[in-house]
Amino acid sequence: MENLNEKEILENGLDVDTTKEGSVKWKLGLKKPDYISWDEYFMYMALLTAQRSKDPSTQVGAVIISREKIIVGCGYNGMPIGCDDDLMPWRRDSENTLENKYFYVCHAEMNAILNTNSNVSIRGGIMYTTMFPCNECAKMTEVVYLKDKYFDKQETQASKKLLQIAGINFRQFLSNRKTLTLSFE
Ligand SMILES: Nc1ccn([C@H]2C[C@H](O)[C@@H](COP(=O)(O)O)O2)c(=O)n1
Ligand SMILES: [Zn+2]
Repeated sequence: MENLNEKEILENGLDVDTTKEGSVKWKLGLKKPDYISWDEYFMYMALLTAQRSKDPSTQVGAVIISREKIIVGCGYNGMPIGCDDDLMPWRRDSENTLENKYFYVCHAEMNAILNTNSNVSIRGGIMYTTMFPCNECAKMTEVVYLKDKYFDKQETQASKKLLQIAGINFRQFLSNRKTLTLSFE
């Protein structure tokens, strides 16, 4: 490798060092090669948004983009506006269902839809979500999901049926990149 010149390195696909400093491509004035894809960008945004959730067991994030790839709404699973997070139940297994979160919590995907500006149409857009959306939340947009944790639940099955009948695509997010490190330092 040391004896190869820059042209040979590029021709042989050997430009393995993708840092700005080390990359032959960078030195030759070509674009930075290791940028994240649109899918990765929006799914990372969904994962970041999920970090705002107060749910102790499951944090979900969703990002809706327009046809032009403009983010038009973001949301995470949480209690409705006006309900103090500290006063609401976060349990999942009480025998008294009123003491569980499920009747109260608003899904990430629904929050993302509610957070869109009313002038903006999400029709024809894409919803990136860290979990497959339920039947209440799968509306009008293509779905790209990270996990299908509740694939066996009727809500998920109904959701897939709805999307299929409406001819709306859904697909699982795939990437070779496993992590992205961000730092304030
Ligand atoms: N597609 C989904 C599915 C679930 N959620 C929310 C609702 C709850 O806060 C939580 C699920 O709780 P678990 O039963 O896993 O303890 O996730 C959502 O926002 N979107
Ligand atoms: Zn939902």
